[in-house]
Amino acid sequence: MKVKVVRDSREIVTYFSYLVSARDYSPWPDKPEGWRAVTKAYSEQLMQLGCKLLERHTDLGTISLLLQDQVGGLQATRDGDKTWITVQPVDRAFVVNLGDHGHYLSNGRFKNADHQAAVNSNYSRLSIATFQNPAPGAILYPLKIREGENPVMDEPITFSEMYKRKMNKDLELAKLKDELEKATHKSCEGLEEILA
Ligand SMILES: O=C(O)CCC(=O)C(=O)O
Ligand SMILES: [Fe+2]
Repeated sequence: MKVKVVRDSREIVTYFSYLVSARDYSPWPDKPEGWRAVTKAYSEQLMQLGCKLLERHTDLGTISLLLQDQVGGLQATRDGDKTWITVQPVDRAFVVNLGDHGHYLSNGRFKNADHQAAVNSNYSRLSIATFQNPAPGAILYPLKIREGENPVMDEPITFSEMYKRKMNKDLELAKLKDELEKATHKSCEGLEEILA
């Protein structure tokens, strides 16, 4: 057997970053040029992404099963963010969330759970989520609704179509929220303190 000897030398840079507010740039090298600025911009973007991931949302599928540890942090709202109910952790119990597909399946009768996860600065938290989603081509038929109820569909649609509608609605809401935040200069303030 022929063995070819190849050189395998690598240089690895491991880079741990502090929170932007706690960062001291003075010992940082000047090279590569632009590194500080790029890192700063990257950190800011990452912080925004962190804010987005913690934001309130509904899950897409039929149901979601959540197993959160005793630290807790799961919250739900029924009034579009005005008040929040803390979902207390129950040992060995799953939290069952109705998702958007469940909402559509019932033609709007059952509400999809509007929820978020709040972090706690003292403890790490673990929550295991499993999502049940139908196949993209699965068809949803509009159920008959009672008088006074608002239907969410009046003709059969596929799950993909439902997904598109949900995404468009979420995007519209996100845009409105962004505009509102810009107008009131409110942002994801406070998150740095929570993460510190
Ligand atoms: O962290 C949690 O308990 C909730 C997670 C969640 O809502 C999700 O992954 O969709
Ligand atoms: Fe969720």
